[in-house]
Amino acid sequence: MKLSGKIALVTGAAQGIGRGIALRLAKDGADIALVDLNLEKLGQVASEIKALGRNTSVFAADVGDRDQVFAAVDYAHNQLGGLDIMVNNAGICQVKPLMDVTQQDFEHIYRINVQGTLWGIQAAAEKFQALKRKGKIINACSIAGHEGYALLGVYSSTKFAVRALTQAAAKELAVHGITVNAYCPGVVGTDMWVEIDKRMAEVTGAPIGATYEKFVSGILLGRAETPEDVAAFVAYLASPDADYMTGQAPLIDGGMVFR
Ligand SMILES: NC(=O)C1=CN([C@@H]2O[C@H](COP(=O)(O)OP(=O)(O)OC[C@H]3O[C@@H](n4cnc5c(N)ncnc54)[C@H](O)[C@@H]3O)[C@@H](O)[C@H]2O)C=CC1
Ligand SMILES: CC(=O)C(C)=O
Repeated sequence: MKLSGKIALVTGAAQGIGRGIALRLAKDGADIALVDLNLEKLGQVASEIKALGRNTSVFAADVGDRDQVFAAVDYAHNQLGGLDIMVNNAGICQVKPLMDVTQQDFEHIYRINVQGTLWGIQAAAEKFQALKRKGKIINACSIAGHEGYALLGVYSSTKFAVRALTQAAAKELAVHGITVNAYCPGVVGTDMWVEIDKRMAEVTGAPIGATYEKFVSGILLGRAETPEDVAAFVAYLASPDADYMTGQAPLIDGGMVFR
């Protein structure tokens, strides 16, 4: 198995894409530290990972809080015996016309999506250096990190920021043998998209389901993405096959955005 002997931490692992990534990395042989705000759901994912025969730990943390992210990384190290892979997956979305965005809206989403990614990069890089390991950092970006979407403008800007952090961190950390990449999914059928569709309906007056259908109709491969589709690509980024790749944020979107 490609990740045998490796230890991975996944944030936002209680559901959706994060859960899919945690299970896939465990299937590929890694032990998994699970981090999320939702401790109850993390416990369920931990049971699924144990059933795969892998070690796991759970830690409740808010990724927007720097101290909590550093504590989560220390906990993973203490419980599982090291750290090799950090997946900064936790994130939130926001559907609002730009003209209506408040300072509170802006600060809330930047705190989680941008600061949360930066604290994850810092905490993981510090741990990798302390352990003298050539670790891999993998960040959640989006098609919205390559194209600004109407009514998702501030969310899109956070994902452009994640792409910039990914490139800059790759340049600063290469000297330590640490790689930093991101994954850019398209429309993944998780709770996040249920909420996006509902909010789009409220804002535009479109029927429930119409926004989701419109986005999915623009996918060349003709279907929405699954967490497993995303996880397969993250498993590649986490594996030795991606040792010569850094600073990249490839689209894994079924053919939606072309750059
Ligand atoms: N669903 C989609 O279509 C796409 C999602 N993404 C990105 O993928 C990532 C995961 O998205 P989904 O699984 O769809 O979302 P989701 O909403 O289904 O799950 C997000 C998870 O993150 C956790 N979380 C939220 N805020 C947190 C915080 N402050 N600290 C710790 N955990 C927190 C939640 O409790 C939840 O378990 C996000 O970064 C999102 O922006 C990117 C492109 C498309
Ligand atoms: C949630 C997300 O990133 C999009 C654009 O679907």
